[in-house]
Amino acid sequence: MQPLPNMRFAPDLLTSQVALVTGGGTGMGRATAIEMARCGADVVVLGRRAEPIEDCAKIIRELGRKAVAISTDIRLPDQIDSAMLRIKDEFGRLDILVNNAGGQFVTPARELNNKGFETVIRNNLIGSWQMTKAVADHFMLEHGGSIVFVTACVRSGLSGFVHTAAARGGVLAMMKTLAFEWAEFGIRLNCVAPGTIKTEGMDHYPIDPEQWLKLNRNVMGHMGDVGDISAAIIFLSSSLGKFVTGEEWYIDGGETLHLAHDARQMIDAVKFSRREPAVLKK
Ligand SMILES: CCCCCCCCCCC/C=C/C(=O)SCCNC(=O)CCNC(=O)[C@H](O)C(C)(C)COP(=O)(O)OP(=O)(O)OC[C@H]1O[C@@H](n2cnc3c(N)ncnc32)[C@H](O)[C@@H]1OP(=O)(O)O
Ligand SMILES: NC(=O)C1=CN([C@@H]2O[C@H](COP(=O)(O)OP(=O)(O)OC[C@H]3O[C@@H](n4cnc5c(N)ncnc54)[C@H](OP(=O)(O)O)[C@@H]3O)[C@@H](O)[C@H]2O)C=CC1
Repeated sequence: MQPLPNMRFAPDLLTSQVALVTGGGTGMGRATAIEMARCGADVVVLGRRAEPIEDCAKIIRELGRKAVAISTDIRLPDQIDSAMLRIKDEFGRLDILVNNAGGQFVTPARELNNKGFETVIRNNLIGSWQMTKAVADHFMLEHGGSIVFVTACVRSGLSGFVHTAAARGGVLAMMKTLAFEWAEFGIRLNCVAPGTIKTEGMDHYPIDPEQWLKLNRNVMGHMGDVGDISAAIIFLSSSLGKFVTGEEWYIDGGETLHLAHDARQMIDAVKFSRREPAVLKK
């Protein structure tokens, strides 16, 4: 489990709000669920495995907030419907949805079969759509709310992850479309795209830190932590972000600054050529 960051927001920022965090038992979802509770929200923690979501809900209850853990697969509409009914019973409303659940596997596109592609689209695009539509139908079209999608930095593709690049690009287009259509219902929608963040989910990827430093051109030279992402999600979900909708935020330590070009060698070359005459005079 990642250590939780220090409290950064006012303790009443989310008072009287009910939040649902998918994939809330681990990693960024867990950090967001707990931080939201520290800001006064009651929280629904959703995921497939019972143990991590129950653990997270227990921590939230110890903070004095109400929390329920609901074991649900976001790919299965019947399970989502049952989750909505349970939330209606327990809380009567839902103000915030964080579509954080997701995952994929690394593979070259040439070795990926159709079933593998579809698996990742279902988990990351269709699952997020199903959650979003259910929450809108059951709650937010009536009283408004905020929806944040946790995606990935795919604006220039993501080699080794063609399936998730397609899924997350689809989520972005879906989010922007809904931000337009649902503004009149008081629903704001935004995306947060993490760079490489230290979570237990990253254990699925065999990355040794030296190799990561070499291949990932994040200009800060280290991975992000779960608090970097939960802070952005909470800003967008709360009244602090009340004028922000249809946006995508890259929280990536500058990883994608290099997409234009990497000028570091050019700068070094300029410095070198300026120094050169002095060196030659010697
Ligand atoms: C070295 C430095 C480089 C830096 C790069 C760093 C990494 C960049 C990170 C990119 C950004 C994203 C990061 C994260 O998301 S981190 C954490 C998120 N958590 C995960 O990703 C979880 C890991 N993945 C999974 O749990 C599962 O893979 C998944 C949920 C995606 C699918 O599970 P599911 O149970 O639904 O599916 P199945 O296992 O039944 O498989 C169905 C079919 O899918 C294909 N498949 C599945 N796994 C693989 C695999 N490992 N390789 C190839 N194909 C796979 C396959 O077709 C399966 O069908 P069959 O079983 O019949 O073959
Ligand atoms: N860590 C990183 O560097 C990056 C992560 N991301 C994305 O951020 C999000 C959070 O990742 P992170 O915290 O790192 O990883 P985790 O693996 O810790 O979190 C993913 C969570 O999603 C849940 N989940 C997965 N599939 C489903 C499903 N079908 N239904 C319900 N819950 C599901 C998992 O729980 P369970 O298995 O119990 O269902 C798990 O709690 C993911 O979407 C990830 O792909 C994007 C870019 C970079």
